[in-house]
Amino acid sequence: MMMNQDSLALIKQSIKTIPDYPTPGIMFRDVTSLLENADAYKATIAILVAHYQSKGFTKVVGTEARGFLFGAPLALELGVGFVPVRKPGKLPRETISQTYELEYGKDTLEIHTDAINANDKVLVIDDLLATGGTIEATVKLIRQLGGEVSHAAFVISLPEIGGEKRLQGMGIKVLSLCEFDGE
Ligand SMILES: O=P(O)(O)OC[C@H]1O[C@H](OP(=O)(O)OP(=O)(O)O)[C@H](O)[C@@H]1O
Ligand SMILES: Nc1ncnc2[nH]cnc12
Repeated sequence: MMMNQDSLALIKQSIKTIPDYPTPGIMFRDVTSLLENADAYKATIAILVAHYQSKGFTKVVGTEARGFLFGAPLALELGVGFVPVRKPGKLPRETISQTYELEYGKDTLEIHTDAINANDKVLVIDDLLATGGTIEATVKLIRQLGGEVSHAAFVISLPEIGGEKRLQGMGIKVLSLCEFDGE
């Protein structure tokens, strides 16, 4: 088993940066290059499992689309159910919605109303934390259904954008496996 520091270095190194994608000035941190590297992907899930196992979580919630890639294997390893939060019109049963601000304009996320209940202790996961808008909306959906949520995990955090402070302000403890600044 690799040491944690080696794993964290492997994870960070496996993430490619694409300048000026999708728009000029954005440094895009591409998690697909991590997924292509079996050792890095395995190390990512192993670190998350070690951190969150035996903490009493009853569900893992992941946000469309890239949150599914980490949330589903983590839920399997923790032995709990996985609940997807999706973009509008994708979930077939009764849902509730939450609209949130993007850098330009608004977007909406939905969750099945029967997927979370008042006995659930929920771990939220996504690939990347930028403004925190996606996860703020996700946390509101879970809390609206009576679920307890106080932890969110990310593979990548962009601390300059301020999402961590925003989530901390909602009572969420944040774990991120690697950080990137503007370079
Ligand atoms: O912290 P925030 O400012 O909310 O940004 C982070 C979110 O943005 C990206 O998803 P995107 O909305 O591009 O959707 P996708 O995963 O379906 O590509 C990323 O995967 C996070 O979910
Ligand atoms: N810089 C970035 N790289 C990848 N995904 C993002 N989502 C928001 N900002 C991003």
